Amino acid sequence: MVEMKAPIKLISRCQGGVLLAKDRKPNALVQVAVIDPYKQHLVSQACTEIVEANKDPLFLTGVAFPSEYPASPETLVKLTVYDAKDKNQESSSFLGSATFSVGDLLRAKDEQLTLSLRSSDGVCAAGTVVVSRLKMGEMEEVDVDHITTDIPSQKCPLVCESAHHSCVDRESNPLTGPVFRNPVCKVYRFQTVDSKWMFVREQMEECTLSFSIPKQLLSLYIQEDMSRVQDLRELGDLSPHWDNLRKEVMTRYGGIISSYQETLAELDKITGHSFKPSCCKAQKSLEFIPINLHTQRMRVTCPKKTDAFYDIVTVGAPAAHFQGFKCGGLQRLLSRYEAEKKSFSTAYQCIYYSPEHTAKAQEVLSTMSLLQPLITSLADQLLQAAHEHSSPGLRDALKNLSDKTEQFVHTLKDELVKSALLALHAAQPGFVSKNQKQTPVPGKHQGQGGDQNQSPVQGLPGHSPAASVTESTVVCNNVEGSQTMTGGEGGLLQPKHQDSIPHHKEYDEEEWVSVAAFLSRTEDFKTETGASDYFHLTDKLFVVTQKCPIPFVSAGDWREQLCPLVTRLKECVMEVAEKAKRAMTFVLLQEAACSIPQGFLLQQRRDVVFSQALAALACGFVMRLYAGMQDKGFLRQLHLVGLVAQFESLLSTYSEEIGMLEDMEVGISDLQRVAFKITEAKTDELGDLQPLVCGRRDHFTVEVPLPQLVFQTLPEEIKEGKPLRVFPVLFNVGINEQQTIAERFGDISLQERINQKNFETLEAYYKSLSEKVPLECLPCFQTQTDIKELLETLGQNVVTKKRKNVEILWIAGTICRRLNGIRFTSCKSAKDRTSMSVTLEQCALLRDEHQLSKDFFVRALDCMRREGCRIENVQKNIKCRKYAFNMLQLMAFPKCYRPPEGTYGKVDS
Ligand SMILES: O=P(O)(O)O[C@H]1[C@H](O)[C@@H](O)[C@H](O)[C@H](O)[C@@H]1OP(=O)(O)O
Repeated sequence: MVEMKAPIKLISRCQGGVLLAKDRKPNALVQVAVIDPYKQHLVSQACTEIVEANKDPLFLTGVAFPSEYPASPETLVKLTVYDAKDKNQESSSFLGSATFSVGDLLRAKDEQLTLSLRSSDGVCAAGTVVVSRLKMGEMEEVDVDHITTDIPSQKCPLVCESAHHSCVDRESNPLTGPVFRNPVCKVYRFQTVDSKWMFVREQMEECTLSFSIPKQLLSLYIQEDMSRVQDLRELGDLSPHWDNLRKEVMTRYGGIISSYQETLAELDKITGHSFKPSCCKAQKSLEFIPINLHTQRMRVTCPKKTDAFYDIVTVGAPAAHFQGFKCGGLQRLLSRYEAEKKSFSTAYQCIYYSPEHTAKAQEVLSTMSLLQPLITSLADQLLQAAHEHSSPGLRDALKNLSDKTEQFVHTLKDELVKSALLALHAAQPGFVSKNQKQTPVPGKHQGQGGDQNQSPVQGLPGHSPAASVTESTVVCNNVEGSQTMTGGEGGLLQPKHQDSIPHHKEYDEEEWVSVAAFLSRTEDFKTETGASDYFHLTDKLFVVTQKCPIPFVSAGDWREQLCPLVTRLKECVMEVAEKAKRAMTFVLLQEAACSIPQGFLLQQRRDVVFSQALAALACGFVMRLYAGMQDKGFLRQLHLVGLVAQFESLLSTYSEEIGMLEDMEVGISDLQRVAFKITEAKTDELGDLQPLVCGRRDHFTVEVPLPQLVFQTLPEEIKEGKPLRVFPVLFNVGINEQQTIAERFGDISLQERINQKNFETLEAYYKSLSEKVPLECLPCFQTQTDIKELLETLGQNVVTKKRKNVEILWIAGTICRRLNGIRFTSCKSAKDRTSMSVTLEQCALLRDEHQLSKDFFVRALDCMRREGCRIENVQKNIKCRKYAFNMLQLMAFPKCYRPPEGTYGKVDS
């Protein structure tokens, strides 16, 4: 291998011009081919942009040699100069070529090689090419004159980046290793306003999280649904009506579980891929995988300035392409479903539970499953401390125990638990309401074993007679707009009717009494029966421990006295937890039962969309974290407040893309349920540095392991595993011809609503950030506009009626960068419109932050679009180097989103 001591670049320039055509100046372009010296075959090929009608062309686009190229001193590089007939490179005529080896260059005096261009017969000189080595990041102050003075007519530098460059970069920063793959690098040189040169390097990479996050999520979904099924089984005997519904719900869960297992098995078969190309977006087995997820970093080296870099994640809009968009996307489907659920709940004799209530039920379930074993183990610790006759041990264990039991009681006291207990009681076999007992309905059976074919519910066939009994039973609940409980005589709770659920109008005192008996245990600390013992016990234990060690003479006595109390405590906690768990499971059963099949389909859609969104978020978070590891201010912001994750979307609010945007809106908003945690990796092996997901649908945590040495440098709060929050925000502005139709004849309210709502979130984030973190923690930018001012302008823009107001996207992007946030850009497949946007953003950054000359702005933009990483992205996706736009579409685009001629057109599929 070539021994290259530092990151290097090769610069070549044509000398003597490339003027073969007598009557016209050539449209020159240089193709660079890397040739394997042994097998004599082409390893890779890249191109500069075309410089039109110029005898002394100045090329801005460089050629990077990605790290996987085997560079050795014998590696050959062939430069071929063409004259392009038009902007379409396919019709180019050969002008001349030159070949050199990497070794030649390494040995070259002044780190430069001068080569003659030869014509096709290999003889005639057709000009000269100069190849130079150049280090990126250690640039001398060189001005344009200096570069061109010695040979005025030779202004066609070709910047190449050695294969080693990306390797060295990678090696000097091992953190980019574990999740980013297959880098594509491009380099350019552009002029600054003061006629200096800046070097720009783009690096685009795939991310292994594209697959690993969805696979982990699928396993967690399966696990969660399996435990739901188990909980349903453990509900015990139910009346035939509820039993049938339970069976149906369990069957649905079974369907989801086996479908997810199949998908997981399919994904397990895939190896070596780190991204899903756009053409696979609707493939069933890949529906959980984000579309075309890539990271892109633009690194800028300017004279006398330290390097700067700008990161972005590009991904197709998280959306359920396999399920399609005929009926819209999640946001619309979910709100329609909530409305329908209310009427279904009446038909199925369920209580209507709002999404907040089902979320609450899930929260109670997870709190119970956490606290119950915790209390048990604290109780054991208490016994152990007693056994060891340790007063401090006793006090500590008891303090923890009383804290946890307090939390436990607090959770149990939720109105939802009370109402659900009543409902569950009423759904048990043999339950007869007071009213039914008083006025038996002729022909209707009670309890189990009734006539299974006779439906008691009007218009609802197949429901058991037992259901008719529950119909007249009041299920006390505290769901908004339904019924609530108030305190009554004798310590029992009394219901207060609000009459908004017509089928739960009556109140059956007897049933309530039996359930309330249970509830009263949690209510009344002084009663000496049942679960109240539990509280009494903790009281007692507390008193005992406060007095310790006075009442105890020996260690044996301590343990002996505590043992029965502790045993009863554990039993009570277990009993109460079991009941609460069953009650919450019954809430979820009702919710699931009255939403068959829609609720299940929607859950699957939401799982798919969330999986794509989470993979993108995790990729962006890891990239941002790696980049900010040495930035104390950033780390402080990270643990004190969290990070903004700003998604820019270019979808139109017309036709199918409405559905995509509706999916995306929910997917991005669901990311609020995610937290990150930094952990210390066991070893620095790649496998130990892979992020891990844990949790369940209501809350997921992504653990990001860092190498031990790096981990040690982090602030204590982060090392202690403090959950790190993200604040997802989405801004959408459609730019294509479909958006023109939407604006003229359709409806853009979806976009307006999203932008307004997310603006508020962004504003709230900034407010809390400025309250908690000194704003000096934020990065410095040349553009001094105050963030507050930027927010104001954004606020005005989101309410202003202006067509294709892309300024919303620009300002939101700027604010995100100023806030140290994570930038994402999306369209349907993150290939065409996204490429236009990313390149535009990069050039705007060069202009605003690095004094890119005005005259070079469009050229820089065209270079990036023509030969940069984004055209490689298109190539990777569809095996064709053309953006999928036609003329009509382009006419509809805002001007700065139009790619250069020759780079777009019909794509053969
Ligand atoms: O990357 P996109 O901009 O979503 O690609 C679009 C393109 O904008 C549009 O002109 C073209 O007709 C296709 O719909 C592209 O989407 P694909 O998902 O088919 O790549």
